[in-house]
Amino acid sequence: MSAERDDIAHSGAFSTRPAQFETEEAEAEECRGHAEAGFRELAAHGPVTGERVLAALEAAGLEPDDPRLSGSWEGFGDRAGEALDEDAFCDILPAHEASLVRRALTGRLASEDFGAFRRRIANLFYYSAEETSGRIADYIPELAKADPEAYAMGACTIDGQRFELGLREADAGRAFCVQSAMKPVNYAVAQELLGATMVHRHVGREPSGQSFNEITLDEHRRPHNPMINAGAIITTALIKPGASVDARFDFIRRVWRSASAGDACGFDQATYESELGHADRNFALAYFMREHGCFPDEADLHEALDLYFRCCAIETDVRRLAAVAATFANGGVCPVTERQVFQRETVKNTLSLMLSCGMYDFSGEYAFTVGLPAKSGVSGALMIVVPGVAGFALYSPRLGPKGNPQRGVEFSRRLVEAFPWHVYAPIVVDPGLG
Ligand SMILES: NC(=O)CC[C@H](N)C(=O)O
Repeated sequence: MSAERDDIAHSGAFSTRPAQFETEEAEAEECRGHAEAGFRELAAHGPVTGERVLAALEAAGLEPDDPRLSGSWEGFGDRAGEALDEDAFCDILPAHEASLVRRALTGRLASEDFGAFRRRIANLFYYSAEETSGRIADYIPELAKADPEAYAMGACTIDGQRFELGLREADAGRAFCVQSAMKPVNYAVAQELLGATMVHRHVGREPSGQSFNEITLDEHRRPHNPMINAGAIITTALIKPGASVDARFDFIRRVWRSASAGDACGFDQATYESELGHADRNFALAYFMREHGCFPDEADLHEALDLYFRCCAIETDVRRLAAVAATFANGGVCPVTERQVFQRETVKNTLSLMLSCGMYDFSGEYAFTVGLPAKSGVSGALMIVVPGVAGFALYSPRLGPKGNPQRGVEFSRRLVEAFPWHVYAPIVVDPGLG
């Protein structure tokens, strides 16, 4: 910088930043602009009433309990039957909600035509319901009680447009435990607490090519990756090892809650106890790992296992699990609450390992045919992440030979046939929501 320009920059004569009131005014103007544009879009198709505004928001996939739009739902709800002119519309619409409302009303959310998106997804869902092969997991006796016919799907875009489907009336809201779908979350939590470098001193990032509960370690005597039992027991051991199991579990559940758009997750006590009573393999795995010095110094084997079983028994439904998947899809920010749950770097690492290792020893096949990061659980849970686009959650308890839900896998295949979301699809077709 020349001496003269340096002088000017430091003299205060030319402020480079606008004063606070100027910023506020510019922001207010921008919000007003959003509101006017939203109003005009609606007015072009008939008289604007509060009811029409809310119907249009809902048609765009935004829901009445969406915390980003609480003022709009209340304000327009109160004036449901009233014809509104532009000024009335702009007065009702809170300034901080104007940008989202404009995008919803003008078809500029992640899914531009949400109705069409919904129909296409529903089509895939019902076709994949025809897949009826597979068996329910029974090595944890409580899981064997699941209804084999149950089938549900939840979707949430990175703009928080949501919907759920159930094969039968009760399916969409059915509660189930996450089982191995906890693994990406605990891996992410461990990274947030310790950083990826430290975490990977204790766990590798290579697919094992073997079943999810195989007793095996890599050449550095670490579990192969955090997406199989051995690796997940270690990432769990890394989470606040000095604290009580209760406190650690509360902490992890709070993370689930944040990623589930603020909806608390339950706990399936019966499955937890059932697993605890039939956990020889996981105990064998843990002792084997302790023998090889895999646990961090401060960790207690029994506490780590107890916490691991508790996390597997976290209870959710497709709506909440889709929000978790969408949080990953959205770089760690929950789309509905706009809260940063995970750092971007954490998400990048987690998705990388979901892509290469998320489906146990079916991961290579899934990466080849579906090409999306995903994580299954023996309960029948499946979380699919479409980075930068949306998250999907499936529940279907019948599992294939490698322990992955059959219908969920079938849905995944159809999903990337219908939408160009395979990681390498852009090589072949134009990307976009279609
Ligand atoms: N694949 C899974 O979902 C395994 C989780 C189960 N709780 C176990 O440890 O065996």
